[in-house]
Amino acid sequence: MKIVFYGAGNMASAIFEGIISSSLLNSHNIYLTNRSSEGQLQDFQQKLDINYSYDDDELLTDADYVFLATKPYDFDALSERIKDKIQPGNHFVSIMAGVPINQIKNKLQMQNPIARIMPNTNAQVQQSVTGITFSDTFDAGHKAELFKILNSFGTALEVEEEKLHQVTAITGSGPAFLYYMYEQYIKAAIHMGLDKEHVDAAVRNLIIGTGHMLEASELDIEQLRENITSKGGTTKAGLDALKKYPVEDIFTDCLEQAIKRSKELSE
Ligand SMILES: NC(=O)C1=CN([C@@H]2O[C@H](COP(=O)(O)OP(=O)(O)OC[C@H]3O[C@@H](n4cnc5c(N)ncnc54)[C@H](OP(=O)(O)O)[C@@H]3O)[C@@H](O)[C@H]2O)C=CC1
Ligand SMILES: O=C(O)[C@@H]1CCC=N1
Repeated sequence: MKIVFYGAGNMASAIFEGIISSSLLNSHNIYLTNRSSEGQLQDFQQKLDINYSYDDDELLTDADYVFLATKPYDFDALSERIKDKIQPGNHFVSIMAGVPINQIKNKLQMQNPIARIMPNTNAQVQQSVTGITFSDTFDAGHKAELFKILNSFGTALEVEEEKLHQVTAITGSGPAFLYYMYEQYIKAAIHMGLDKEHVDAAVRNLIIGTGHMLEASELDIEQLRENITSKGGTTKAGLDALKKYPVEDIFTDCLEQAIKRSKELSE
């Protein structure tokens, strides 16, 4: 199998590093290209023993899956670059937020199968939660094969194309929203008199341990929280302070704004 990545930035590299770590494919099956940052491609070649090229004929010939991994606003330039070189066997996999299948088809001027996926950067540690939707030209055999690839860097769920806006906000951008919360928690913790290195290390381990608990426990999140909350204790005092703020409203606004932006990108 041959997989090509047009774009080797933050999200694409999380995906190909995740695929390689999973041992699903040999790194020689994967080809990278980008606009002009050759130094980055050389670094990946050295680190991962992966191929790279700027020759689109070489890249697209015999390519089974072609990942479109540029920013949405760079897709016009990418389309111009490859539209005359597309091969009948190329199956396209777009990771671009907001760009609809129809637009991809029109810009590339082709009828090849297209899947849109919405992964997240946890792909790098094989923990992406990925939403996927297919054009009706994508056959069952290739769908199953692509699911295998997606499952090598996390879990994948098929959704209607229109629902990808919600997936983009909730799990695509989701890691950034959680990181931002952790940043605020660390800032607040530093004000409590411990030194920064200690707080950084302790909170990192707190987050990792809490994630492992979510993975290992059969209890729901609410019950896990209640198990920590003693009557008249410290946790209750802290939670009572937290509940004075409209935390759910804050996240509702955050997700609504991200969904709105995803919809704007699709217009
Ligand atoms: N970051 C994330 O967490 C997520 C991102 N996405 C989507 O992934 C896409 C990429 O985002 P991200 O990885 O963060 O972006 P980056 O800026 O990190 O990477 C963009 C890549 O696109 C390349 N590129 C730009 N123009 C071209 C071109 N004409 N031909 C080939 N390659 C080109 C750039 O090359 P060069 O360096 O040479 O300019 C770079 O390698 C976006 O569309 C985003 O919506 C989806 C889910 C999560
Ligand atoms: O910020 C963005 O637009 C992309 C899509 C999801 C995560 N990053």
